[in-house]
This record gives sequence, C-alpha cells and structure tokens, in this order.
Amino acid sequence: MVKVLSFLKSYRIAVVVALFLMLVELFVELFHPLLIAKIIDDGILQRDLSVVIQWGAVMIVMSLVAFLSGVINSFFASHVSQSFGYDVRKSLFEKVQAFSFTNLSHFPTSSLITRMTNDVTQLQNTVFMSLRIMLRAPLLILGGMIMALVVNAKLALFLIITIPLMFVFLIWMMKKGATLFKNVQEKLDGVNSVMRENLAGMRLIKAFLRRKHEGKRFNRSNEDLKDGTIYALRLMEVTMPILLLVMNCSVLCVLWFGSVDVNTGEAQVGEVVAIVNYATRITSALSIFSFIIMAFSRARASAHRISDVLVTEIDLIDSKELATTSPIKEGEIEFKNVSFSYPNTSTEVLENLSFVARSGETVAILGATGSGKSSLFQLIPRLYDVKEGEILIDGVNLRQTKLSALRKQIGYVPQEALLFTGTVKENIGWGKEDASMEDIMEAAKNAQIHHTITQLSKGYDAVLGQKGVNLSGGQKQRLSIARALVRKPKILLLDDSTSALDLKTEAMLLQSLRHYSCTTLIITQKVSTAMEADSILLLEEGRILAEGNHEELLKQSELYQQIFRSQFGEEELRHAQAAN
Ligand SMILES: Nc1ncnc2c1ncn2[C@@H]1O[C@H](COP(=O)(O)OP(=O)(O)OP(=O)(O)O)[C@@H](O)[C@H]1O
Repeated sequence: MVKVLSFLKSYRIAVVVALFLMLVELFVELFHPLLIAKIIDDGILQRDLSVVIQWGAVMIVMSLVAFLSGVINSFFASHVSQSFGYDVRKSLFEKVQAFSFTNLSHFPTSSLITRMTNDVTQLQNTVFMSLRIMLRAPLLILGGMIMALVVNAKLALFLIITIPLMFVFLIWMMKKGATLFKNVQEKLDGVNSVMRENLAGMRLIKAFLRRKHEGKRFNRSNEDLKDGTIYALRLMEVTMPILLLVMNCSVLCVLWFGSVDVNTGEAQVGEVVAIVNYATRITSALSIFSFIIMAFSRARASAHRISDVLVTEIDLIDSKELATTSPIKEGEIEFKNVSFSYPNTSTEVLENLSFVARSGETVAILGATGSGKSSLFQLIPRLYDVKEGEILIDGVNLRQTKLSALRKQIGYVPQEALLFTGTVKENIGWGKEDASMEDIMEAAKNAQIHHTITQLSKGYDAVLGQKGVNLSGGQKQRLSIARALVRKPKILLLDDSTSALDLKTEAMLLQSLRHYSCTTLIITQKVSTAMEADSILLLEEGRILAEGNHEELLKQSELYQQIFRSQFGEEELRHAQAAN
C-alpha cells in the first residue's frame, strides 16, 4: 500500500491544496448548525429580524465560499487521481516489460492485464474520493462531535458514546472487506483469462463448433465473479442499516432528554436543534464513510496486487561486472556444456550441449518435436539463463555482455509469426528504430515478400489486421523475417520460420540470406533446408546426437538417414549416399 501511495509524492502540492479546500468546505459545514442555533435562539425566538438577516447573510457568504472550494477541490482531485493512475499504469507496464520469463511465470497474463487496468482504476477512484470526501467524512464526524460538545456537553454525550463504537465497527468491516475484494479481483482475472483465450482462438472455436462449450466455460467464471462480488457487497451492505439504526436511536435519546432539559430550562431549543443537526450530519458522514470503507477495502486489495508486481525483483539483469558493453562484432556462438531447465521445473530440456557456430556460418538444427530446439534459441538472446555451462558470443560469456547490446545485434524470428496492428511498413520497420524506407524495402526483397507487398492495394502502407489476420501463414513468416533482416543482425535465429514456404521461395530466401554477413541458426524440419547449411546439429531429447554437414551426416547418422528417407524415399537416399 505504502509503495503504491508513494506515487502521490509528485503531486504533493496539489494534494495539499485539495485537502485545504476540503477543510474549508468542512469548516463551513460544521459552522452551519451553530449559525442556525444562533438564528433560532437570538433571532426567531427573540423576534429580532436584524439578527436573522445578519447571520443569514453570513451563512450565504460561507455557502458560496464552500461552493467555490468544492469546485476547485474537484478540479485538483481529478488532476491528482488521473495523473496518479497514469503513473502507476506506466510503472506497471515498464516493470512487466523488464520482467524475465521466470518473473512472468508468477503472474498469469490475464492477471497482469487486470492489475494494469481494473486494479489501477479502483485505486484511482479511491484517490479521487480521498481528496474529495474520504477525509471529509471522518473529520466531519470528529468536528461534529467537538462542536456538539461545545454546544451542549450533556446532550452530546449520546454521540460521544455511540460514534467511536461505530467507527471501530466500520474499521473491522474494512479489514474483512479487503480479503473478500481480493478474492473478487482474482475472479475477475479468471473472467479475463477465458475472454482472452476466446478472442484469440475465435477461428478454432468456430471451426470446431465449440461455442456452447466455451460459452459454458465463460458462464462458469462469470458466475463465480458475480457470486464473489455479491458476497463481498452483501457484507458491506449490512453496515448501512446497522449504522442508521444505532444513530437514529441516539438522535431519539438526544430529542427525549433534550426536551426534558428545555422544559427545566437547562437547555435552549436552538441547542437541541443544533445537536440533532450535528447528529444527522454525522450519520450521513458515517454512511458516506461506510461507502468509503467499501471502496477502500477494494482499493487495499488492488494496491496489494499492484505492489506485488512493482516489488518483484527482476532476476535477469545486466551483471555488475560487465566484460563488454560493445556490440557483437563477429557473431560467433559457442555453447560450452550447456544444460537448461525452465523455471519451476526440474526436467532438463537441454543437457550438456556443446557446439560452435562460426562467424558467418549457417547452422541448421534438426530434431523431433519437443527435442529442445526452440529452448536452445531462447538462450541466445538471453531470454532465459542457462542452468549449467556457458554460452559465449565472440568469446564473451553472455552473462557478461550488456543485454541491450546483445539483443540489438540479434534478429530473432520466433516459431509463431507475430505481427502488430499497423501498416506493412511499420511492421517491418519495427525491427529497427531508425529504419529508412530503403532499409525496409531491401529487407522485404531479401525476405522474398516485396513482390507480394506491391500487390496489396496500398503496398507498404497497407494496414495489417490484428496479428496480421489478413495475410497467409507464409506471408506472415516472410514479413517476420523481413523485420529481423531490417536490423542487419550479426546473429539471425530462424525458428522454423520457413515451414509454410514452398521449396522455390524458400531456396530463394536462403540464397538471399547469404547477402548478410551474419551467423544464421535455422531450426527446420526439412532436410532440403538443412542441406543448404554449413553444418547441421541433430538434436534428440535435449542432447546433440550428431553434428556435421549434410554429406557427413548421411554417412554417419542413422537418424539423419531415417529423416532423409522419410522425406525423399529410399531410392533418393541410396542415390545421395552413392554420390557422396
Ligand atoms: N515455457 C516452458 N515451460 C516449461 N517447459 C517448457 C516450456 N517451453 C517448452 N517446454 C518444454 O521443453 C521441451 C522442449 O521444448 P521446445 O519448444 O524447445 O522443443 P522444440 O524442439 O522446439 O519443439 P517443436 O519442434 O515442436 O517446436 C518440451 O518438452 C516442452 O514441454
């Protein structure tokens, strides 16, 4: 909570102004009953019109001041709360962007989205309310009690006894509410998660006729959210009637004993009216307070969820003793006895892997699905740290290379071609901050997508839908490759990125990759692609089973022969072996 509230520091002046204006409003509100008592006792009961006019005018002026203070207070309250929300969202976003995948594994994506949106909104609203009314309510209660004591200490006793009890009751409710609302926010995460999956998998759901099934799944989490919220609200809603009952009883007592005191001359009518007036104002302040308690309980739960993200320590950062901050020059990659397992899992995905990809070489990585090919790739831009062994780029351990310098020189094309909403030009240029139109076109030409782009109605300015829905799989793959090529990387990682291309286009693409002076690692299932590489790594269950060029593997590796046979047939295999 403290961590989140520290975001208000930058707005301390506006907060102080808003609080001061709120105090002005409060002051006016507290003095009104006193003025009313004066008008009744010294004006109406004494039949003195001048007193009524004089104090009536004071009341009007004070009301105007309160009105103006209220308006300006609202202005500051919205400025502070909106800016606070903006800052918290920005920090959350930056923090999540800096997260390693180990960090991310602790927070489901849907939960992070709820935290950045709904939780921040809850807090933002509470900040607004705090500056507008939250402090006003308790201060009005306290001030009302003091003023009531000043007016008539004996009658005020009824308020002095009941109000602290109510206060303790409300604080207890707030604590209970925080737990319940934390639960509500978690259920909201659940709804968001189903919704997200459904929107992302709409095509699959329609094609598999799973609308009903998904509808039921959504209804379940939606109902969960509804039930959780109703349960939390119900607890909060009983506070109001309890509060009103107790306060009305004390007003009745004030009226009863007040009328006795007026009859005996111990109290004046105006005093009784003023105390009842304070009691009514305090009651309404208490009911506002119970409403605030609900909002505060919710905000407390949200603040915890937000600070959980903000205080998470990022576990993949630049080492303190960086050996190099300079960019990669040659792009030579060396794996030395590398073992790796994903965070929170014990199974080793890669085991004691050693190989070298020399500068400018193309290395193909072949292996069955699940053999660890993509995992190997993710270690190179240091998306994960190795468990054992080391990875060297140009002879320097990855851990001792500045992360930004490393990643700047890597062109990574993941298995699933991910495109963003925007134009073709923007999508390719996304790979390099200052990419010129010539850079973009050159990359597109080499990725064999230029011709397709020129066929689009607006060419490079054609807008791609979300995730590039208006493109074919192969087109998306080539655009992703162009995005990697535009940065002219020293290391190019293609994770099965040519799988959707026909043989001719793929051959042309591999040919044009030779224009780049970079070390290229290609994950592929196709022997025809692997054949073009300088060397091939054959992976099985996280280990290197064989290593060599096409000809060598054809001679030495039974598994490679099997793969070759499955793709080209027995006869071709014999031919190839004979030609060797
Ligand atoms: N984020 C993850 N957390 C835990 N385990 C993972 C994760 N990603 C992959 N794995 C596991 O690591 C192993 C290797 O996966 P990887 O994606 O590297 O294989 P692959 O050879 O690239 O497979 P494919 O050719 O099907 O893409 C698999 O057993 C998989 O279950």
